[in-house]
Amino acid sequence: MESLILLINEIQRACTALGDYGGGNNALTSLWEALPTVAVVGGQSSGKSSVLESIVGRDFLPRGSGIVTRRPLVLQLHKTDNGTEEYAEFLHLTNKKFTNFALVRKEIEDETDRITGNGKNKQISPVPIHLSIFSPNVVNLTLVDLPGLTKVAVDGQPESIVEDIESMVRSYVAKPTCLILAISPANQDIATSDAMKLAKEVDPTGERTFGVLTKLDLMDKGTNALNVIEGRSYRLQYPWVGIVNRSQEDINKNVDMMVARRKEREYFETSPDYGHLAARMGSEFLAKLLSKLLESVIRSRIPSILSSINKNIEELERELDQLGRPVAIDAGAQLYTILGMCRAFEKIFKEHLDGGRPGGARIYGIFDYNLPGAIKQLPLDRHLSLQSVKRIVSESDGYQPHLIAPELGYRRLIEGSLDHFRGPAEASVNAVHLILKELVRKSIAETEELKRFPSLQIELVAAANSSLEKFREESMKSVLRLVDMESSYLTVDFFRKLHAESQAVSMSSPTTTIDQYGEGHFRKIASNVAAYIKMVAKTLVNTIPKAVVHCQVRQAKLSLLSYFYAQISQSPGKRLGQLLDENPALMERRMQCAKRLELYKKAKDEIDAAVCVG
Ligand SMILES: Nc1nc2c(ncn2[C@@H]2O[C@H](COP(=O)(O)OP(=O)(O)OP(=O)(O)O)[C@@H](O)[C@H]2O)c(=O)[nH]1
Repeated sequence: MESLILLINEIQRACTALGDYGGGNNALTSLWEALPTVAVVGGQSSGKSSVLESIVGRDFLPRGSGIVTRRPLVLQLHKTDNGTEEYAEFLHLTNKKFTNFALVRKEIEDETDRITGNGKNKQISPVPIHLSIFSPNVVNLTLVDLPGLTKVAVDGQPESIVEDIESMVRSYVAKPTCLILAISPANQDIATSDAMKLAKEVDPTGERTFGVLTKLDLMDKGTNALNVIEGRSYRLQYPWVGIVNRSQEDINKNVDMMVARRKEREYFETSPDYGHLAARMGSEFLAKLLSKLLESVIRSRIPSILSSINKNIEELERELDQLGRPVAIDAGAQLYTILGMCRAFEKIFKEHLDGGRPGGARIYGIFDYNLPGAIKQLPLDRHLSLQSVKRIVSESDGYQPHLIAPELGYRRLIEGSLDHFRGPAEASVNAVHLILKELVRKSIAETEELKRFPSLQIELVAAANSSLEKFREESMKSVLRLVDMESSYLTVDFFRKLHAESQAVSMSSPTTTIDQYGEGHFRKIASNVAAYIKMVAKTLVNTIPKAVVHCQVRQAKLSLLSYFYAQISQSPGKRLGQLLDENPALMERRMQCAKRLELYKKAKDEIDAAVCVG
């Protein structure tokens, strides 16, 4: 049975080492919360420290005015064989044995100040100090000493300290696994006891509250506390325990704790008021009672502790799976990890283009709708207006008007018209570039594996965008070249056919004479050029998309990350590590989950083993 208290002690220590000390201090579920404890609660000067020291049989707690206890003190008592030396150990100072208890007091004070500050503005902190005492004079028991409940802040402490203390104490006593050791002084009206007030709130049926009445010796002559001790004033499931601690005078005179224990025993044995209750009064009885009860509470709680542990193990394993396993340290494995993620990203990117995911259709929209629409809206009518045609043709003729057909005029009119096609060609390239960039961004966001690595995400976006930029330049050159090619060499057949047709017309109606320099002549030129441009437009509407797809879309599918791959395979390990530099919050979370998981697994094994033995 005893091993159960020691086991819970072990788990408690492990919890604190991992930052799990309840009170919602951590987003992770708390094992600490599930562990049964005994919390010592009382108003200031109620005699809390004295009771604890009496239970331990040693002088070791800090004394002074104001709020002395400012961090919870988890006091784990381990009974050792008679004749062995007493010593104390702190969790924060492992491997240091304290045999001088005055130094224990000093260390509690120093360790308290380490976290709460030692200036005027002393704060409180929920981070517990763990102290283990090994002694033949103790029973196996774990108690948590908490700051004394107070009504007013003193010594320049912030006003909020009153509430802070209460909420810290409440966070301990509110949990159903906590036994409440409620200390009240007998020389005050029990109705005004801070400890009982809080205990009543969190444990209204009194099933886990131990009423302890101190300072029985300080009651006015002729009065006694039998009404309380016999449960008439305040009914609890467990009988009240009366205590007589050392008085201030005894403390000043350094009265030995063992002597004080003996004097307390004598007090009850010889007391006319409490003599009949002597067997269940005093600090030694209290310690034994608590030890027995704590053991039985722990035993009854084991199934629920185990089920809470199992539930938490499952939750933590699930979360760790989601967070992903830690990154490898050696460069080869890191490179492998990076390449794996790149491939996952490229796969998603291709799916966007090829139709597995949305996005690719928008590119077809550019070719099918935007490009023909833009070409249709080109201001060719203006360029080929009668006035403009006349002007361009006569400018091309120079001082010698053309004789049969304005060859140069035609060329200039065609070149000028084709020049307008550069705009829609460029716009198609740019629009597809933007869609590709957007798809890169989307694909990065959709690559689950990359979520953990913000630096790698940034690098991949930059590498992909710089490739896309190069593809855009190539594509731009190609589409403009297509337009230029149409200007460089005109389709001879088109004009020969036109000429042949007009000859046929004039032969069939010889009366029709075309006025060589009249308006009809220029209208004819305009309509010939317009017809030619219409034919070329039909070609370009088909060839521009071919160039764009060839230079941008196809290249993006083939070699979006080629340059990145070449670079990364030559990168030193340090750079790979930087790329796999995870989000720090995520790393921290994973570390916490992993540690917590380890704690739970160990606790489970130990409890299983203890239950088997028990
Ligand atoms: N005569 C007598 N004095 C007691 C008894 N219990 C405590 N005292 C005295 O009451 C004073 C306060 O006792 P502490 O044990 O320091 O009380 P505390 O609740 O720990 O006080 P804080 O830590 O200041 O909140 C000390 O001077 C003790 O000597 C008792 O049963 N009888």
